[in-house]
Amino acid sequence: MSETQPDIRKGLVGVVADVSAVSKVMPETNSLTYRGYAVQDLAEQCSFEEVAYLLWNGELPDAAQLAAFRAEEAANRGISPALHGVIQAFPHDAHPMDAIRTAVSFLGMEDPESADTAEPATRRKAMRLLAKIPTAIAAAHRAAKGLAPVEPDPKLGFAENFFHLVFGRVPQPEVVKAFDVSLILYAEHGFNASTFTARTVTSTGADLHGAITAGIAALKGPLHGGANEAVMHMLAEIGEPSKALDWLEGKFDHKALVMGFGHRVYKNGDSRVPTMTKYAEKMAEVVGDRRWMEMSRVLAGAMLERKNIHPNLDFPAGPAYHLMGFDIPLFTPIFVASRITGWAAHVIEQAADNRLIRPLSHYTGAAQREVPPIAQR
Ligand SMILES: CC(=O)SCCNC(=O)CCNC(=O)[C@H](O)C(C)(C)COP(=O)(O)OP(=O)(O)OC[C@H]1O[C@@H](n2cnc3c(N)ncnc32)[C@H](O)[C@@H]1OP(=O)(O)O
Ligand SMILES: O=C([O-])CC(=O)C(=O)O
Repeated sequence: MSETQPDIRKGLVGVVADVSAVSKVMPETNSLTYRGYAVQDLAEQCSFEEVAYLLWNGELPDAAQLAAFRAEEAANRGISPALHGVIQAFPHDAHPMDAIRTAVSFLGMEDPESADTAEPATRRKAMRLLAKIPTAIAAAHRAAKGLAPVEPDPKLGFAENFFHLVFGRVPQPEVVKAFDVSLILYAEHGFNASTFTARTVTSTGADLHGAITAGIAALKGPLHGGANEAVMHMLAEIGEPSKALDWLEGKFDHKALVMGFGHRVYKNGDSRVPTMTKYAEKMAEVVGDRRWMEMSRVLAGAMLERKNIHPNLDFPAGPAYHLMGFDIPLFTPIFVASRITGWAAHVIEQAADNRLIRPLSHYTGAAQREVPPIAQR
């Protein structure tokens, strides 16, 4: 007798897996709040450090709390000679996402509180990861280019220091602001695949570095964070705005995915896209290169008209990072440098009210049978 198929939600579409007080994604209004504050207000009025504090503590910091948070982050940026040595040994063609995944795993082995899963230790480890991830990303990037690492500068803010680490210089304030806005917009987004991965690892009682290493692995995929790199490869392949429509027709003919479009939760527009697009446009003005944003405008218009599919955050973030001067393989690692804040907030929340995450599967394989002797197989 055949079993009746249970109600399977492939991809867990529409499944509410737990409660969370970190952020609220509201597809009915295309909006998003972190701890109750609209993400576009945070992006315009706050720094990334204030938002990191908010995500981890539930409230925005006052001036003294912010100064203490900034000082602690700045003081923890250095990475050990041992990690520098490991980074030097990475294959030079390794993807920077693999490099930062491995570096975070190594940081876990070095961390003095590595195995301590109590909340105070997890908070201290999260701060150390926030501070060290940019240093490791930039060191790996520079090593792959045959360049010596740049020492972090504790006098610089988080966003400024990131440019300093990658390029050895800090650009003009408009560029730093656009980058800071992108970090705020990327910081947190509910039970997305990488955050859910981090929560699943946490639910087994494993430590923060394990959860974040797994989160980075999940973020790399082109259906998730890896899309910001794929967007820029796509724009580079198209080459110029006049070729965008023909290129898109070719994709429609093959029913191919167009990167940077669509979203599991938002079906009428991603809450973060208007703000990121505004700052990507500013970057185009600063650099004096309108080509990428013009191409983006053509693609977005045609995708909406022909497929009724809206862009997601990765769509404007890709060209914005290119215009800021970053090489394409750094785009998803930048997402890591930001999302460590959301991931850690969720790890703390999961651990505080934990139950092992363990769904069921409906078996569709061979019926039960005897093991034949090896000569009869
Ligand atoms: C920060 C982030 O992680 S944002 C997401 C970044 N990812 C991307 O940009 C990759 C491209 N987009 C996609 O692959 C998808 O839209 C996802 C993975 C983000 C969401 O997937 P799902 O929620 O499973 O969307 P779903 O597959 O149900 O899409 C509905 C329909 O729209 C189509 N569609 C969705 N996105 C796209 C796209 N980018 N290009 C072309 N068609 C698309 C699907 O093929 C499907 O068509 P069908 O009904 O004819 O089968
Ligand atoms: O929510 C999602 O599924 C993906 C996303 O936009 C994010 O993680 O920022």
